[in-house]
Amino acid sequence: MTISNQSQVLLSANELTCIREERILFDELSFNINAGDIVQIEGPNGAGKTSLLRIIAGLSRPYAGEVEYNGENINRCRDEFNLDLLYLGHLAGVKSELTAEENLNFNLRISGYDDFDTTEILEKVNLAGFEEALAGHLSAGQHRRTALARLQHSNCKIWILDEPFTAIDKKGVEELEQLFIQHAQSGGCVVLTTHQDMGIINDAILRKITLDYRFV
Ligand SMILES: Nc1ncnc2c1ncn2[C@@H]1O[C@H](COP(=O)(O)OP(=O)(O)OP(=O)(O)O)[C@@H](O)[C@H]1O
Repeated sequence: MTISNQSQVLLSANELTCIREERILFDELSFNINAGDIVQIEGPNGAGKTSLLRIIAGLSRPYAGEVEYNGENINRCRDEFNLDLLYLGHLAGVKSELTAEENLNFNLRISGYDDFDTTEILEKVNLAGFEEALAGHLSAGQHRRTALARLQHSNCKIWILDEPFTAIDKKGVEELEQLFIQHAQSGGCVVLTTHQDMGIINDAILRKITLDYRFV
């Protein structure tokens, strides 16, 4: 099965180079992300996966090269790009001193949504009964689910997710994989890193971009 629609390029990485300290993490790296793509950035610890995700999300600048959204440099269409981007990093914007519900409410509102049902969304991510629990008192997996709940109510086409499966149980991983497939099938794209094997998103569906650094 392939769900990639090659006709619509959403994101283009053009000859990206990233240097950290004395190391070239990647050099003149180019690829397109199309509507319908699920792309895994893979490589060993320290290879530059997070660095690449942050660059294509416009959160840090490459040493050289550029990222385009719908054919335009992301720095020249930042407002439009940010409206279409959902980025979840390692820390994932969950505040320990807020409850699960308050976190979700806050994160959806700052993303511009005002019509949603937090109880229903939290139930979907298996947090029913934990709405009023402080995020700082949740388990690692429940904390991560609080962050990932945002994916249940998103109009953004581009999902960039750094290690979304961390601390998530097997059933939760499968549910997330289904959600990613649904998102891709409806014209979005998912770019993610994970050190974990996926069960449902198999090689026929997944595109991989492999990073392997070398010293300058
Ligand atoms: N802002 C920074 N300044 C200096 N070095 C950095 C910076 N960000 C990342 N690095 C270095 O760049 C390298 C790549 O880091 P990155 O987090 O991108 O790797 P990764 O492939 O995501 O690793 P992991 O699998 O462990 O999460 C690391 O050696 C890291 O120390």
